[in-house]
Amino acid sequence: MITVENLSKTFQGDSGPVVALRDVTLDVPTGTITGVVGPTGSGKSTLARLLALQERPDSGVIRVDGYNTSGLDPRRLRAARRRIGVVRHGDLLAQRTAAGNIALPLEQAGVDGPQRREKVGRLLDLIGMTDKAAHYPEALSPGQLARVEVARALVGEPGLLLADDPTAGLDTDGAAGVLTVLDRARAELGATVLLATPDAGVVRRVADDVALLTDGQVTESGHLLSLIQDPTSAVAQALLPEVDAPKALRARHERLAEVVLVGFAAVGALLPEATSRFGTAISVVGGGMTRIGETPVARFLLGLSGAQADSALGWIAERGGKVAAHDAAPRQLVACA
Ligand SMILES: Nc1ncnc2c1ncn2[C@@H]1O[C@H](COP(=O)(O)OP(=O)(O)OP(=O)(O)O)[C@@H](O)[C@H]1O
Repeated sequence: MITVENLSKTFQGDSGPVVALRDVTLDVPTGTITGVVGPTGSGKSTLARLLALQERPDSGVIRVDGYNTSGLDPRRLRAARRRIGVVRHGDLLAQRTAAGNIALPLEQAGVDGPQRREKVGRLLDLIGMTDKAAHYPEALSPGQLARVEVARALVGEPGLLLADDPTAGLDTDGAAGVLTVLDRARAELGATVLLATPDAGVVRRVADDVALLTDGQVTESGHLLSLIQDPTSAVAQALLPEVDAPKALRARHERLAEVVLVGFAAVGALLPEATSRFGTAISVVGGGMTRIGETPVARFLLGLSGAQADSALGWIAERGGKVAAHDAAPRQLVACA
């Protein structure tokens, strides 16, 4: 487990101090992918650099498996850095093949030839590029280059892999390929991954845990599937489909409610069953469906009419649907199973 406690960092900008991180506290559980998501300038790269132990915070502590990294002497600091793999962009050596680039950190560490071949072979397999081992960077697509960069960061078997915006500049297929590699690194190598990205879709696709970063502050963090189940959570607002609907459409219904449904059974069956059970007309006025990893998740704005509307909502909530009232008045959670 990596824990970040009350981390702060300020830079001297051209027009005065710039606070990049303020009092950031965060857990990165072992063997998970933790997605740090936030807009440009929110502090993601600064957090990644501090976690890589490349820079020191102004205050706060980073602990790796309980170990406080701030008090390390230079020798221990170097050793701790070696346990961290950083995915670096755009600096593969043009004169080395894909395999040669992945092998470089091992050569620098004095690992012998047979061991190098074995480790590099395993990583080429992990990134799905065994057939491209002898290709030079100029012959690889941007997505393939990005996968080689991840493999190079993994070759020293780091306890923590840091990937700062690993899908930047990639097309859909290229991005999907890199995310698959990160997911396999977690699942097959047991790597702990911290993934910083401005893209909510990236987090939805691979993250187990999430931290929302805004203006250098973590506004919410924790297990992704748990957080999105509260329709009022900042994570649900940021990662699930918007529930906006035209006023005229809203006005057609006696009652409006926001609901989050998680899993195949809930998404597919709860609303039709509630409709028939309670004789309540339930229509989807806004929102939509998405996936968190492989799990389908719906966030709908429901319009309900009929005397039994409240009973129908209560019934949906009893079956695990997360329901929040949604009207002109401040939002109030009516039921949360
Ligand atoms: N070395 C530096 N010197 C001065 N200011 C810096 C430095 N590094 C970061 N900053 C500032 O700190 C703030 C956070 O930057 P950071 O790069 O961490 O954000 P980010 O979320 O990674 O953004 P992006 O998605 O654009 O990479 C920004 O205002 C940035 O300009």
